[in-house]
Amino acid sequence: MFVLSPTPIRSILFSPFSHKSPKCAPLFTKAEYHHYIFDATIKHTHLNLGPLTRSYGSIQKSKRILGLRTTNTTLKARALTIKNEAGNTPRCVVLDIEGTTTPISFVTDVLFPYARDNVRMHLEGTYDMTDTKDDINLLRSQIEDDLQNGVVGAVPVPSDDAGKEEVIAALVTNVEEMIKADRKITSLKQLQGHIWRTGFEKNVIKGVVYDDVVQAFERWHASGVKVYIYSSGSRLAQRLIFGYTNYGDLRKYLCGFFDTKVGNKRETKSYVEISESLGVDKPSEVLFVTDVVQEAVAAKAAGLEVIISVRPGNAPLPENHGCDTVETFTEIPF
Ligand SMILES: CSCCC(=O)C(=O)COP(=O)(O)O
Repeated sequence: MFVLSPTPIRSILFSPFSHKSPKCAPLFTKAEYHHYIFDATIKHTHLNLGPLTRSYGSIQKSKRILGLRTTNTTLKARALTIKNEAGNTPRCVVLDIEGTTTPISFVTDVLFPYARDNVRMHLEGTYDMTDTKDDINLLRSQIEDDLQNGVVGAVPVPSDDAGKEEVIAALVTNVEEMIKADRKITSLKQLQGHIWRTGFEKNVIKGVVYDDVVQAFERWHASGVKVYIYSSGSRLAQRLIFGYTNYGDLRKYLCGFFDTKVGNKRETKSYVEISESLGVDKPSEVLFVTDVVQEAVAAKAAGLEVIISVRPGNAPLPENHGCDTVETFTEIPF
């Protein structure tokens, strides 16, 4: 069983430090800037999380980190008991995106507004294309369900006979409501992926990935740990966000992508399906990292190892969630 060596994090966090906004990070919110400083401080002081040890230890987590409240728990760096030929580490890591590899603010302040602002133009410009026809069919069937279930904001979409303009107007109204409600449904996510593709390919959008994630990708790549993504965003959107990042094309580090076609991220059977797809002997050979407690619980119930990602801007965690947490991937002990 492996643990992180206790490290004097508190003394580093509260050391005097000259705060100067990084000029090259225009998409960063204040919270992300604090996170940037936090990472930089750690690097600056050559923080060494220490070797993997076979003893047990704990990290006393600070209650306030640079003004951001975190859960005041003692993180028992719990064992990852998976064994493989390389040692007692997971063979596979599956990562959520929003709030885990990427700031939530990038999704809510950049991606979602881009989709909302461009949905009409996208539908008008691509109406007769196969991808868009598929998207519209999926949306139609979702909207029919929504209307039957009384979902607020759903409006009927007329048949094609009503003409392109009317169909698009109704679709736009529905899609705007879906985005506002942050619905994690395949029909919306598929369409969003197609809209974002233009933005990424034209260099209007760049995927934001935390630097500690890139370091972990390199580490895992070197040690033979396979990395996968499981996000509500479509597989196309996932490839775009990691293909066009602030660190270049990171897809070389990724072995595969799972989206909502595997199932809802809050359902245990989705994680059973994923671990079976990965070809591991036991689900516990897979580590899943997410910021969403319900996803962590579902994955745990499927037998996966789980860590909750605590990033600036993430929703607060409930007390007694019972999972290990990390603030950066540097803390993941392999
Ligand atoms: C693939 S990037 C877009 C992310 C997205 O659309 C989303 O809803 C975030 O979902 P996640 O499951 O990564 O939290």
